[in-house]
Amino acid sequence: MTATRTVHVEGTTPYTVTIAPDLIDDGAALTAALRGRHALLVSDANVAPLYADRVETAMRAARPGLQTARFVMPAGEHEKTLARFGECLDALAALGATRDAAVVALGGGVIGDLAGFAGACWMRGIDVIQVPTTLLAMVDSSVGGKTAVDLPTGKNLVGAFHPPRAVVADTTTLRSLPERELRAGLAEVVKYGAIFDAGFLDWLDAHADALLARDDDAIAEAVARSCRYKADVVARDLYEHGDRALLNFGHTFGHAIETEQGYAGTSGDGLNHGEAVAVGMVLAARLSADLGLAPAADAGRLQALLQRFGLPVALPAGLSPDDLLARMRLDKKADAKGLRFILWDGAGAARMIRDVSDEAVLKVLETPR
Ligand SMILES: NC(=O)c1ccc[n+]([C@@H]2O[C@H](COP(=O)([O-])OP(=O)(O)OC[C@H]3O[C@@H](n4cnc5c(N)ncnc54)[C@H](O)[C@@H]3O)[C@@H](O)[C@H]2O)c1
Ligand SMILES: O=C(O)C(=O)C[C@@H](O)[C@H](O)[C@H](O)COP(=O)(O)O
Ligand SMILES: [Zn+2]
Repeated sequence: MTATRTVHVEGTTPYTVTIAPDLIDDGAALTAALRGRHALLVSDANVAPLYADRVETAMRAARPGLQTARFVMPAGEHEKTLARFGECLDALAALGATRDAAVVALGGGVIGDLAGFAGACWMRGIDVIQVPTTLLAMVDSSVGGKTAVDLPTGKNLVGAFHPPRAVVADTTTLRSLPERELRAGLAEVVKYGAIFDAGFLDWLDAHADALLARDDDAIAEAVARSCRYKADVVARDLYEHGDRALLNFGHTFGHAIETEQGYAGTSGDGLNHGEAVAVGMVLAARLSADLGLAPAADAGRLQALLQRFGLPVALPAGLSPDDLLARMRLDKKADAKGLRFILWDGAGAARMIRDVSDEAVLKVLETPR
């Protein structure tokens, strides 16, 4: 039996991430942070048929009298839109959700981001409980309070910082996760090693086979370690005025790829978020080497680990470097002075760099590897 792991996220609104098997049947865990009479369960068309009944049954048993409703939307990044966000708000209105109501986000990062944003906006902010069902959502998107939807012009351009009241990560749900999505989550896990801790990259290398085989303990340990890295940084910098931006390693390139591909990710021919971040991290590591900041060998090592996890490491064919560069100008790290990138000094040590020339960025995008 895998032990329960908990991670406490400090800050002005502290909360706990609970990581264990079978939590979606655990009414006490799911409702511990509930304050009112209303809960809107938000999920997608893949996840709801698998788990929504169980979550709702457990919550109602733990809280007799709880009024629940569901908002189930089509799956996929291209659905993380203002239109679906509006529908989610309509579902809160139909439920009659009062200011002490909660939104329960049951799904991957798309659901967590959209439901979290609805929770941030309904009556200027109600409670959000994250119940992540992808590896990526367990290790990253359910923690830290970034919520958002995409615009056709850019990823996550409309959103809010709104920390959840609780994160309930049932590792058993990962058994139904498609292989490709498991690998996508591993990209964000690798990111923590890349930016904070080279020793964690060694641990991932040593446990790669176990992680790919979904060994319960290896997965739970990777989730808990990842959440600890993230909790540490968001506790001291919720609003991304400083170090939190390091979590964006690989994302300036990655978001540009996702946007250029029209968020085709999981449901189409494009890269999903984790895959785009994998490519983006390799490009960021190469840019760092080209600028003389980091050893080229570290970029090679990062690439090898990502490849071991079956992740892409090269730009997909057909994307124009100039178009990608144009997308980056709407990246949230860009400011009036221009583009800024999260680069690294080598494995385990990232930092923000400004004044990177267009030529250097285009060279990395144009060099075939
Ligand atoms: N807020 C943050 O801090 C943060 C961090 C990282 C990523 N993100 C966002 O998260 C999103 C990516 O999240 P994701 O990778 O979880 O994608 P996702 O939410 O699209 O889920 C991936 C796919 O897996 C399916 N799925 C989910 N759980 C399942 C399960 N247990 N069994 C079977 N199928 C399941 C979904 O229906 C979907 O088709 C992106 O929009 C990204 O921008 C946000
Ligand atoms: O939590 C953060 O901070 C992150 O940057 C985590 C990223 O993995 C995540 O993809 C995030 O949504 C990106 O944020 P954005 O501000 O660049 O849209
Ligand atoms: Zn990310």
